[in-house]
Amino acid sequence: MTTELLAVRDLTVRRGSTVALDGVTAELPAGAVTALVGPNGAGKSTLLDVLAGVLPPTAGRVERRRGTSVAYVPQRSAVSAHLPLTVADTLAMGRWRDRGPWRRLRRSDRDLVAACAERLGLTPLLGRPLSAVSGGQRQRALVAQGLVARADVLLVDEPTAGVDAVTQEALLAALRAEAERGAVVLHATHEDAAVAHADAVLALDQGRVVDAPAVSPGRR
Ligand SMILES: Nc1ncnc2c1ncn2[C@@H]1O[C@H](COP(=O)(O)OP(=O)(O)OP(=O)(O)O)[C@@H](O)[C@H]1O
Repeated sequence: MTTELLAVRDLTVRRGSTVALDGVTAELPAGAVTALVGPNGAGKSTLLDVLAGVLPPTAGRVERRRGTSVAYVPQRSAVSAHLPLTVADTLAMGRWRDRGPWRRLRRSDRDLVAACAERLGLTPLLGRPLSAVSGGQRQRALVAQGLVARADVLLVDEPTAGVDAVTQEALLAALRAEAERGAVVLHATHEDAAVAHADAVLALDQGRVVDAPAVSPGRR
């Protein structure tokens, strides 16, 4: 069963002199992966920022059920490569919302971190500093942190950009699994394979909702 857990109504966001979102209304179903598509500057990251609560709307509103938890994996470029953290620390931070920051993790948390690391092929890298892994590996660690959060809503901004085919498959499978446990998954992407993999498409252009472009299923 899909239920509307998250919706935006008439959302408008001004960023400086730019209208980044212009009257966006959309419903995002639970239990499904929605691909968020559109050209550079269409407003995808802005919509994710507003849904994550890190950017206030200029007008309109976000509707979500009371107590809805949100995990946000921003674009790779938005995260410093030089944080003094290991890959394991990065994943463990996904438990902070539930456990509080810097607390010792419970056995169940450690098991979840290990399972999410395994799912994205990060197990051999867990002890490495985040600054000493490749860009694609760092991206995987950040997505794994989002999985570890086990939030009601998972927002991911272009996690498959510039990653190899095996990693892309693993990331898409992980998003699918999140939807299958009932989460709202919103995946901003420019990749046809990711769009073909999604259950629904939300297309933006110049800050407005437009008809989704056609993508042939399975095209890579
Ligand atoms: N911090 C900012 N200050 C001012 N304008 C901004 C800021 N961030 C984004 N914008 C503008 O808001 C609009 C939407 O940008 P946004 O980053 O949401 O697009 P996007 O669809 O995520 O693009 P991309 O595919 O390049 O990631 C663009 O016109 C952009 O120039």
